[in-house]
Amino acid sequence: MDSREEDNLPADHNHDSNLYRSFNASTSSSSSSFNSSPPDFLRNVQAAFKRHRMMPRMNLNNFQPRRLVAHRQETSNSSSPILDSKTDESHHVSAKPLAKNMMTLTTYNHESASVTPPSISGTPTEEGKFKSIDAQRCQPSINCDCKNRNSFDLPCLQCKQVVPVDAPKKVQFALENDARSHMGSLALTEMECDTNNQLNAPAVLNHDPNLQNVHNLDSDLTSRPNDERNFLQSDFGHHMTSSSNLGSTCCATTLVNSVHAPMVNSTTHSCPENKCELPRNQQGKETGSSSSSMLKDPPPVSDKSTKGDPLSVDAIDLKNDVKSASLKSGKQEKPASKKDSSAPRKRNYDPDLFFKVNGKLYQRLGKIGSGGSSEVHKVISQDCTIYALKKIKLKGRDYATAYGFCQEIEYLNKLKGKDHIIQLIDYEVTDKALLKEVMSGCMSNKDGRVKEDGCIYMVLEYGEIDLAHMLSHKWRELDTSSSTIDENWLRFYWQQILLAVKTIHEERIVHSDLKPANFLLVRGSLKLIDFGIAKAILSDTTNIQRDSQVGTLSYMSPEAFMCNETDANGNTIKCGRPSDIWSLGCILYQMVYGKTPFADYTTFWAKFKVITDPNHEIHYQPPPPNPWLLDLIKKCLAWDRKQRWTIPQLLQHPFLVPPIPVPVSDRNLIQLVSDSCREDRNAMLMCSRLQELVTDPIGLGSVDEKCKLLDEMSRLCIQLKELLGKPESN
Ligand SMILES: Nc1ncnc2c1ncn2[C@@H]1O[C@H](COP(=O)(O)OP(=O)(O)OP(=O)(O)O)[C@@H](O)[C@H]1O
Repeated sequence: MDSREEDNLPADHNHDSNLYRSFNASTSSSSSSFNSSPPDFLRNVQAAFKRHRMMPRMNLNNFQPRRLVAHRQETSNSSSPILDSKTDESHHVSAKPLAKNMMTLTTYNHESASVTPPSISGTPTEEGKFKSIDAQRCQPSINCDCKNRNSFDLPCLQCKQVVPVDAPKKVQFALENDARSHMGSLALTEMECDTNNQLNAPAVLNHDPNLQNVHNLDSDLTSRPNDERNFLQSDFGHHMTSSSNLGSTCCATTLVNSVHAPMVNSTTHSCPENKCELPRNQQGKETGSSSSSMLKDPPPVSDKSTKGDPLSVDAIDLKNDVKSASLKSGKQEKPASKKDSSAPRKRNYDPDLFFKVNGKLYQRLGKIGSGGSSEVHKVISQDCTIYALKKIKLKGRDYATAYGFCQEIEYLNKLKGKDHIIQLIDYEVTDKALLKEVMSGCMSNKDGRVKEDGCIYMVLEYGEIDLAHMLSHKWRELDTSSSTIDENWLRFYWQQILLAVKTIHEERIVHSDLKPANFLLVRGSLKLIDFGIAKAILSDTTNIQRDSQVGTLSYMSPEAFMCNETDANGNTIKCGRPSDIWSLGCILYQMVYGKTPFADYTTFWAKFKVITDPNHEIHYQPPPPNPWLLDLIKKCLAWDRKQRWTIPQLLQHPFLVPPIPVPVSDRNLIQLVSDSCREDRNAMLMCSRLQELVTDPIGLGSVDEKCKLLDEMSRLCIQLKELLGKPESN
């Protein structure tokens, strides 16, 4: 914007530093004579007043938002740590845009508000407009400069700031040739080090669904890298504050704006004459490969009307994008010539800042993690919802492999609407030829290679924390307090885990990679992720077909290790639902003991040896105080897969559904005697006979018969008395 307008800013001494930041920033992108140092700035302000530049008359009824251009970094709390994109990988993604981008602000001067909770104190209309933002993030102020603050996801327990976490690491390895032959078809496996050994950071958990928004916010704010905080603080903090101060007119214009970001600008859209010449809807034009029809049950595409919905994807205003960009470079905006319009379409967004999936833009907030083949980013959509965006790069892969990756989409589509499964919001396969192959349902071109920039994008529900981190936190707590595991905590999450796996097993899907890191906490519930190696059970079998062994070593079942080999009876060893149950047993063991059952066997071969040995005895030391818990783990970790319990059985196990104890007063003498001699089979038989005689005496016609029964009862009573008295006499 023209920097002269800046002169109109009210000279509020309380905001000197903010003013300075704004001016300083604005001068960097304009030809203003303002100098960058505070004394110079003050001199300039004084000079401006001397030149009798009047403050513009503010017509609040017809308030036109003005833009200040400020370095995004500078708009955040000045005490925030300076971003170092070189040293921190997770900052890297957004650091670049930060360095080169400016953001537009449509308020006088509210930098200070960017570090305080945005106040939504406006009219009901405003509140309505900001409902989604409000629900997502009523942000608390970040004032702490905890030295621990880093790029990672978990807040420091003391100050709730972010502290570094070593995410669960995976070691992916391929066996050497000789090892391969040794192992049959064992191909690529992944070993996950025990997370309890690796995780240092505590997590603040809030399982109260009522507080979930606050929790989201907490985790969102504290877990995001600095650049992301800057983005949100500057964008949302400012905008929401400004909107609450300036009224609904401004409210609509003060959303996620950055110079390189396509802007959501309702000023354009509210143009009564509808003179806006630039395209409203860019959806699908960029890649042109909407995959909505790719698989059954395509993801819903938002059908928001442009009118009156400044947040809608349709409301992207490229004009502002271009305009801001030209302002940044100090050049005058030129009208697009005919020649320009015939030029090949260029990307209308900054790929360093945004992902585009089916025409919808998602701004990167930071990298969450990466798997063997993918990277997952935390993103924010244009309706201000936080999602996880999984990007699988298909570059150089053959079609058969790429097809396999597409299957994850297929499973997630199948599991849409299921409570305990992470929800797929949208997806896109950019390689049209691959898409065509997938759509046709058969791989005619198995050897075909995916296009250079071929990618799969999946927009997923965002999970705040995974079970691995939760466990690590729990165990850290236990270690310091010397208390034992809380059984109710265990029951709650164990039941959720079972419900998630029940869902997929009912859909005839075997996950094959169940581990704590694949259960994410979403609004207080655990949800299952990562169907990368999941397999559907074909209709006429109970097992899945696999060419190679897959899974995460510490959680792999014996049959997963020996898949396709033959057992002692000459039968081919296959994997099915029981294989997942074994993995669940390992998870439960880890929940109880803080480590996986085979954690002490550190090398691959040691693990392989013990897990595939039917005579190997798993240690349960010390046995849990509740014998039902021990029984439950054993029911999952039975070496023979036929002995393992199924999910419906596990859901009814006495650990989860404890038998309701009958009050002593309601029980008769015989029952009490029977309770106290459970171990003695004879005693139990005598008790049940006695019970029979008392409750259902048969053939009591004559006195003789009555005497006979009484005799029998007395004999049984004497014998029982002797049995009961035995231990005492010993
Ligand atoms: N919906 C989500 N919300 C938050 N984080 C997620 C989400 N999906 C995945 N992640 C995180 O991203 C990382 C990698 O995800 P995912 O496991 O899906 O990828 P992958 O390539 O299949 O990984 P791997 O091969 O290691 O299992 C993990 O740290 C996971 O916790």
